[in-house]
Amino acid sequence: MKYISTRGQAPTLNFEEVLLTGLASDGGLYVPETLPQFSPADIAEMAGMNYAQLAQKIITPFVEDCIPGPDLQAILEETYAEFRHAAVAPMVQIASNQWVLELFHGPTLAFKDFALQLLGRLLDYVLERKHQKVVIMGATSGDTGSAAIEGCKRCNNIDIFILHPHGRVSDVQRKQMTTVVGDNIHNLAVQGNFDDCQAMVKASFNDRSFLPADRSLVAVNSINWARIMAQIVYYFYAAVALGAPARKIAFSVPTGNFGDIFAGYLARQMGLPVERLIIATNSNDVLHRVLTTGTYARQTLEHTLSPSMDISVSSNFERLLFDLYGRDGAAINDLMARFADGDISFNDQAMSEVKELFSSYRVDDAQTCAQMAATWDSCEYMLDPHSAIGVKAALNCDLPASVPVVTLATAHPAKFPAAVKTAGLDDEPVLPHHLRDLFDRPERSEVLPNELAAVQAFMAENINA
Ligand SMILES: Cc1ncc(COP(=O)(O)O)c(C=O)c1O
Ligand SMILES: N[C@@H](CCOP(=O)(O)O)C(=O)O
Repeated sequence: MKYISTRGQAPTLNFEEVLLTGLASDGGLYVPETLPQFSPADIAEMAGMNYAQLAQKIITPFVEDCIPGPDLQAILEETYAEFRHAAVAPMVQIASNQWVLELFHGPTLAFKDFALQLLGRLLDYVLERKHQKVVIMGATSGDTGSAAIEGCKRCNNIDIFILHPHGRVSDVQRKQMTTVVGDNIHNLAVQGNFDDCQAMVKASFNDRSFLPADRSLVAVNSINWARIMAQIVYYFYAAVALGAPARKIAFSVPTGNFGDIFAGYLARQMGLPVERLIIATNSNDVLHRVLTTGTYARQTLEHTLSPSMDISVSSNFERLLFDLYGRDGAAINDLMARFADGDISFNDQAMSEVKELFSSYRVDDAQTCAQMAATWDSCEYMLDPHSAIGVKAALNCDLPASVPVVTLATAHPAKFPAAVKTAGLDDEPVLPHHLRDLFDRPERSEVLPNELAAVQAFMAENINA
């Protein structure tokens, strides 16, 4: 499998090379040159597979020229054995035709574990063989950070630097990052917002001169293709459990950086019968406004009860645009250059294609709390605020009665106890056993100004020899 950049000018890479990078050298994002296709018969065969087996089936075509089948199998089995539920991604029915896909049974209680437990092991595998050391840089609004640290902490060949917006993540999210000890693990609390952190990561890919000459820079955010690849699997897993390929399924996805829902789009392009993908946003609703106005306009970030989705520059939307503009790298280059200077509008053809598959809905904090309370009252099911946004959007979407709607439950409610309290639920969420002493563990992090030079200087000083 070859990977090409959305901006058309960077070199074509293989899987191993794409794993060991982030942004392409032309500023674009890597995507597969072609997508593997699964026929209805192939999908029917997936019915009896456990999660790791299904992951092998879906992921093999993307990696097979770099990772031999038996090695991939061992990595996948080990990855998904880390999850605290035998089904790995169990589903719960919360209303007639409404399902919740629980993606929070991994070590850090968010959907990020599905990709980052795998990415950490893939990096370890590749770097050991190449005798290479790398620097990882990531931006987090709360969940990617802890999942990346947890996924990569066993790798000897990395230094990892995670930037989070100071004071803007929940206490549990912060503790999950800052209590993991290791002299190669660095948490930087940046006095800015998530967009600032993400912009610093992207700028560092564009100018890597602050790094020692023998280190390359690797991304753990969803700009890294391997993140998206791993997330495609659970769309197949859920759809097959609910009757695919005989039945079409809709998915509602709490959205920020557009990585998770883009994985759903790819699943559809690979043959999964997806009726609709619902973009569920909080009040940081850039993507909802794209669908309703055809214009992609930055907004001032609001601090919400769903902090992980407090994002206004949605990285992976570029990957969708690449398809919508006929995979024309020059057109994307031009669009993105204009976006750097201000708002951009999309052509009618692109917008009508988007609307054929995607719906969108914006859910503010009051509606989020109301949905958490309503779901609790109707079936004593506790949603975290991000998942509640997905459920609210799912309930709002007008779909044929024959189509089951699956909301991706992207985080465990115990990561957001303050939101659960604000929503007025009778019970308090309880952290799973392995995190019960989280608040007794010592923390280590560095508060830094919202300045690229300060962040890069800190990194340069702290990379292990
Ligand atoms: C709990 C949670 N839900 C939803 C999202 C949005 O996912 P994406 O950025 O892939 O759209 C995030 C973070 O990205 C998250 O941490
Ligand atoms: N919500 C994320 C933000 C980063 O998104 P990513 O999927 O690109 O890593 C977080 O919780 O950190």
